[in-house]
Amino acid sequence: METVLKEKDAADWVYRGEGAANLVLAYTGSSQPFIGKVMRIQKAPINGSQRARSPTAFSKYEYLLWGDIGNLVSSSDRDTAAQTFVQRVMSPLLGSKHVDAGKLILVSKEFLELAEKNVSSQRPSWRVNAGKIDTQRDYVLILSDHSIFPNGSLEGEPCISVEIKPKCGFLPFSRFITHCNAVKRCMTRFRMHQALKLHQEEISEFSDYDPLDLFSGSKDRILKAIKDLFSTPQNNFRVFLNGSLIFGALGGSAENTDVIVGEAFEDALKSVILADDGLCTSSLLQLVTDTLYKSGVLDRLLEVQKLDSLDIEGAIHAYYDVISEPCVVCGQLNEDEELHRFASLHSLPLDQSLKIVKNFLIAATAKDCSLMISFRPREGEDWGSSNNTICLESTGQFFDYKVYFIDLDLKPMKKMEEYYELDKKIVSLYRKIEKGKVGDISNAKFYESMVEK
Ligand SMILES: O=P(O)(O)O[C@@H]1[C@@H](OP(=O)(O)O)[C@H](OP(=O)(O)O)[C@H](O)[C@H](OP(=O)(O)O)[C@H]1OP(=O)(O)O
Ligand SMILES: Nc1ncnc2c1ncn2[C@@H]1O[C@H](COP(=O)(O)OP(=O)(O)OP(=O)(O)O)[C@@H](O)[C@H]1O
Ligand SMILES: [Zn+2]
Repeated sequence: METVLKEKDAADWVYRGEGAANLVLAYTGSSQPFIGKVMRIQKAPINGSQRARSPTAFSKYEYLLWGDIGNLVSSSDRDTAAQTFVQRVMSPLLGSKHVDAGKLILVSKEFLELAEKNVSSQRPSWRVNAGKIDTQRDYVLILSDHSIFPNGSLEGEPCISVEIKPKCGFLPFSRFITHCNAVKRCMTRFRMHQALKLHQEEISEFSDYDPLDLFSGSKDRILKAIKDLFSTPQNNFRVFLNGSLIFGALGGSAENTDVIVGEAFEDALKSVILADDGLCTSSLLQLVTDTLYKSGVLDRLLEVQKLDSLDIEGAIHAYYDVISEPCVVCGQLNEDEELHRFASLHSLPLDQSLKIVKNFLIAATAKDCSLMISFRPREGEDWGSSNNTICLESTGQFFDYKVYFIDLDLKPMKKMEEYYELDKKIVSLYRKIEKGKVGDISNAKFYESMVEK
């Protein structure tokens, strides 16, 4: 008989974290199938919050788009479709070794209501105001808890787990980027978006992190990126020890790392990293770098991100053809030269327009997912030849490691219009800053870092 989680089960699930779309709870009970698992629950936006509710069914155009992928569109609900998308699309692209599509299980409304109540005090208040657990859903997703090792960690075997949200790791190369947006070819979306986030007071300081370092393929630059993520973690970097957060912010954005936070983190690492006093943090950052380099996951992720080869400035035209509506973007153009450029996109056969939109959406998922890199120290034997073992050279310590992608959600096709608008907003603010026309962004660090890059 199919398991259904009921009200009485809610007490076993504790808050682990959340993003814009989902709330994640970790299991603390003793029921065998759930040990070592987390539960990912869809949220519903609260009235007045900007975020649109993720649709529960596919639009007819999404049927067109994903129709050729197994039972993706025949799935009766979006939860099943989302899981199928991870299994059939993202996992083959990123490597099944690094992806857990999870298992859907039934839950009662009472379970969801009580779970919501139990965790509400631990959620960041702005997330509470923006959304709550969607208690209308019948299913939740059960996933392996990537912040611990399977079968639980044995006594004395801690697990340290680092979560990174890398964002887009390349500069767009599309010929459809308009002349006035040429800055996109030399400045990353992440760094330009920082300016908008600061302007909108979503962050209080600019990040030091540059995704181009992380995705550079050079060990030195990957290490630089990891160090920058450590100094300015925002929502891009977190660390867990045995499933408990020891660095960064749960469910939101963390402030820059100060001495007190740095010292507390160094102390917390002492139980796992056997480095000299004061060197545990730098050893961990090196270990993360070496593991990312060795695993090759960043190269694979970058390839998938690059499926967005036309940029939103090209893909948006294909989108309007797919939905059989007049192109709003071309409708606003008055220069013949530009209209002519996009005419080539509008004359493509439908299957090619579909392919463009599909690849764009797959890339969007790859630009928004996160990585969890987990380590468990190995005592005794030299396991250096094993595929999933890595040696921290500075200490001679060996670790088992695993690397998983999380949050590989299918993006709704309707979001194409939002992507186009947000892109315009990000670039136009950045251009104004360049011209010195935005007075409230006076963060000297920003100008310095922009000039340096
Ligand atoms: O547009 P972006 O780059 O800001 O990405 C959004 C993320 O913002 P970020 O800049 O990473 O803080 C955003 O993350 P936060 O809510 O800011 O933590 C979501 O991941 C959002 O995806 P979805 O709406 O949940 O499907 C993300 O939306 P998508 O663009 O991936 O659809
Ligand atoms: N399988 C997992 N194991 C351990 N922790 C997890 C797992 N999945 C998610 N988490 C934790 O829960 C948090 C929220 O999960 P997730 O990123 O899937 O939410 P989301 O709402 O889809 O995010 P976004 O805002 O990017 O759309 C993550 O940042 C991570 O800390
Ligand atoms: Zn057009």
